[in-house]
Order: sequence, then C-alpha cells, then structure tokens
Amino acid sequence: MKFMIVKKRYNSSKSWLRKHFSDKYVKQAHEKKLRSRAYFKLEEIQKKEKIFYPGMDVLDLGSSPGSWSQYAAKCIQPHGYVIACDILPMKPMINVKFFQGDIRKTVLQDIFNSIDTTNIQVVMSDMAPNISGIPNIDIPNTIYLVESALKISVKVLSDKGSFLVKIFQGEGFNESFKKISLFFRKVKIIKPNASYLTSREVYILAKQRKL
Ligand SMILES: C[S@@+](CC[C@H](N)C(=O)[O-])C[C@H]1O[C@@H](n2cnc3c(N)ncnc32)[C@H](O)[C@@H]1O
Repeated sequence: MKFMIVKKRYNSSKSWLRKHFSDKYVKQAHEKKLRSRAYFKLEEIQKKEKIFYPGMDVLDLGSSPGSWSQYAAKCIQPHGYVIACDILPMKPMINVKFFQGDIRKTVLQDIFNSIDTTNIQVVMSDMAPNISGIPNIDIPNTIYLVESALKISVKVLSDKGSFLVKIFQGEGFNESFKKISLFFRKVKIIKPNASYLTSREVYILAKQRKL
C-alpha cells in the first residue's frame, strides 16, 4: 500500500517535471534570465490592463523568487519602488525593497515601520499556501490569504489604486469576489495565457479603490 502511494507520487512528480520543462513559458523565462514563468502572467495583465505607471510604488505579497517584482520594477521606473515580501528568501534586485516574513505575522508592521508606504498604488498578491491535497485545509488557507491581501490593500491604497490577487475557482470564490467588489469600482476575473488551463488558478483585478 505504502509502495503504491510512493509510486503514484513519483509518477505525478515525473509528469509535472515533463510538463514543466516542455512548457514554452519556462523555456522563454530561462532564455531571458527571468526568475520564473510567472513573469509572463503579469506582463500580459499589464499589456491589457495598464495597472503600472512610472513613479508609483507597488506592494508585492508573496514575491519570491521575484519575477513579478522584476517586471513591476521595470514598469514603474523612474522613481518607483517595489516593496516585496515573502516567507521565503529572495535574491536582491535593483529598485526592489525586500522584507522576509509571513504576512499573517509581523512582516507588514516591519514594512510600515521602516519605509514610506504612502505612494503605493498597486497591491498585488500571487501568494499560494503549501497545498496539502486536503480540500478542507487548502481552501480555507487560500481564502485566508486572499482576504488578508484584500485587508492590506484597503489599508494602503489611495483613491484609484489597484489590487491584483491570485485565487482558485471553487468554494469561497464568489464570496471573495463580492468582498473585493465592496471596496473597488471595477472588478474582473483574468486567466492569463501563461496560467495552466488545467489549473483552477485565476486572478481578480480590482481597480479604483473606493474611499
Ligand atoms: C507562486 S509563488 C509567487 C511567485 C512570484 N509572484 C514570482 O513571480 O516570482 C507564491 C509565494 O507566496 C509565498 N507565500 C505564501 N504564503 C505566504 C505568507 N503567508 N506570507 C508571505 N508569503 C507567502 C510563498 O512562499 C511563495 O513564494
């Protein structure tokens, strides 16, 4: 029995590796020396939605290994900064101020205590919890991260600020969408081409924070 479970896990990680290395976005990310294929999701969102402008500051929640920070930092030059945080470490990057820590704990207080956060006009969260495969654990954890990111965005964003958040379609999705709609004038669901079709992952983009 134990052997069968191990074999199943081995086969599924083998097929994940096969899919990963034949993926065109993984290849492009490697060629362009990007930190991950997630870069292309944000690039596509920016091309369609124009959320970043030169001079603004951006808060990147769940930033590691750093491709969203890498892309956003490019869009907001000159003068803009990305303030990034993650539980995991992240290699330094120009125009990105990184804080290591858990957003459910004290890292946000560290950020607010040490830098000026008054010019943040986009809060983006690509956070995802460690998936256990047990829906009763994974769904509440995911929703908790979405709602924590929403609370942070409501706290820091000025009028007309935007909030971009990763979420999984399924239980809890409609409730989160409704909660986000209470605070923003324009809210939509986006499935970037670089997001695996087989994944329930989508992004909610909320524009124009209501004050
Ligand atoms: C999909 S990755 C983000 C990829 C990133 N957007 C990029 O482009 O490189 C999700 C990240 O969320 C982080 N994360 C999950 N829960 C978190 C939490 N409570 N606080 C901070 N970071 C968290 C994970 O450590 C992981 O690095």
